[in-house]
Amino acid sequence: MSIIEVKNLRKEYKISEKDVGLIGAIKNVFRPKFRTKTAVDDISFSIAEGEVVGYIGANGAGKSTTIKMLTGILTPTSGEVLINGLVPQKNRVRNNKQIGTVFGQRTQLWWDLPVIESYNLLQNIYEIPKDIFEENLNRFRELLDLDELLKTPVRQLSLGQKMRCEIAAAFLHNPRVVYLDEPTIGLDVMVKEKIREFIKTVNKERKVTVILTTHDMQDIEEVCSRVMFVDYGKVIYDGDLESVKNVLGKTRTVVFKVKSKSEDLYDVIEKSEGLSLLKEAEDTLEIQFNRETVTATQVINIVSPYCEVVDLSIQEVSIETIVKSLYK
Ligand SMILES: Nc1ncnc2c1ncn2[C@@H]1O[C@H](COP(=O)(O)OP(=O)(O)OP(=O)(O)O)[C@@H](O)[C@H]1O
Repeated sequence: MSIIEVKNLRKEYKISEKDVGLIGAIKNVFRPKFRTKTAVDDISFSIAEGEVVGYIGANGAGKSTTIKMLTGILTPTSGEVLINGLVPQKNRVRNNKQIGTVFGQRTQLWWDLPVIESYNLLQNIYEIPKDIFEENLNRFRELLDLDELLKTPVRQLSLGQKMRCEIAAAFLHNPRVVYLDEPTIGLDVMVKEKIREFIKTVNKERKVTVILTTHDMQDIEEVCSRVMFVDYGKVIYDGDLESVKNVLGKTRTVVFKVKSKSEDLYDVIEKSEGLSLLKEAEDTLEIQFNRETVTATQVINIVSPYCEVVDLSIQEVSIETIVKSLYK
């Protein structure tokens, strides 16, 4: 059964364009100019109960705008959204009780209060029965290692500690759907792993539907059963991870910090099978390689005779690369 239904969803922003200078300022007052930006462009999809969907795209692709319309924060320009049978914008109170949200940069906890007091307030706001509240709190304390944090005021928590508390808060009232907008941004590997495990466990135990936006490919690989790629406000891929994994698994990038480069370098890269120059600046080179054809060590051996390497790192494939490959 589908819990989220989205039909022909569209959001246009009206952006004011200002002229500069004194005359410009006067013109702006008497004849304001606007242009329209289509952030979400006729998107339709449905999501079944219990799915964990990665909603992926480059910066500015329209992810947050979509999520904000699904939660009811933003009103669509046109189109329909139904969350468990409710139109979020028309049934705000009822809808808020059936959803949970984490927006990476914002907090739903009270800044000056100890975490546990925020949770107690949420219990009252969401009218969570005592037994369910206690059961959830105990389970989340265990899964997210919250014991040490509950008595600490939110403002004294580190980013990773705060995010663990935020995630728990979003699931406390047993929501049917949870929206997680960049929940792992800026966190270290250990905390990311804890959050991924939490999402997987809670999804399995409670059949809660999760929509996750992230730039972290490992979040997607480890947590999502389905991925939707958006680009310029349109869904360009909606399906399982397999065809995306094809690109994910095959491609890596070696980023070289260099002091100098020889002109012959470009010729060498072009002639080497499985290598391509992804980006270049004065002191960096990003070489993408196909792991089925060459190894990272071979790439380093091919490139280093032609430049003075100061430092290097190996990176996972970027969202932009996957989007390009999906278009192909
Ligand atoms: N309030 C706004 N007014 C005008 N334009 C906006 C507004 N919010 C977003 N936009 C524009 O709409 C487009 C989509 O933005 P959105 O924030 O949904 O993208 P995103 O995929 O979430 O990006 P990111 O990964 O950087 O958060 C962008 O071009 C952005 O500049």
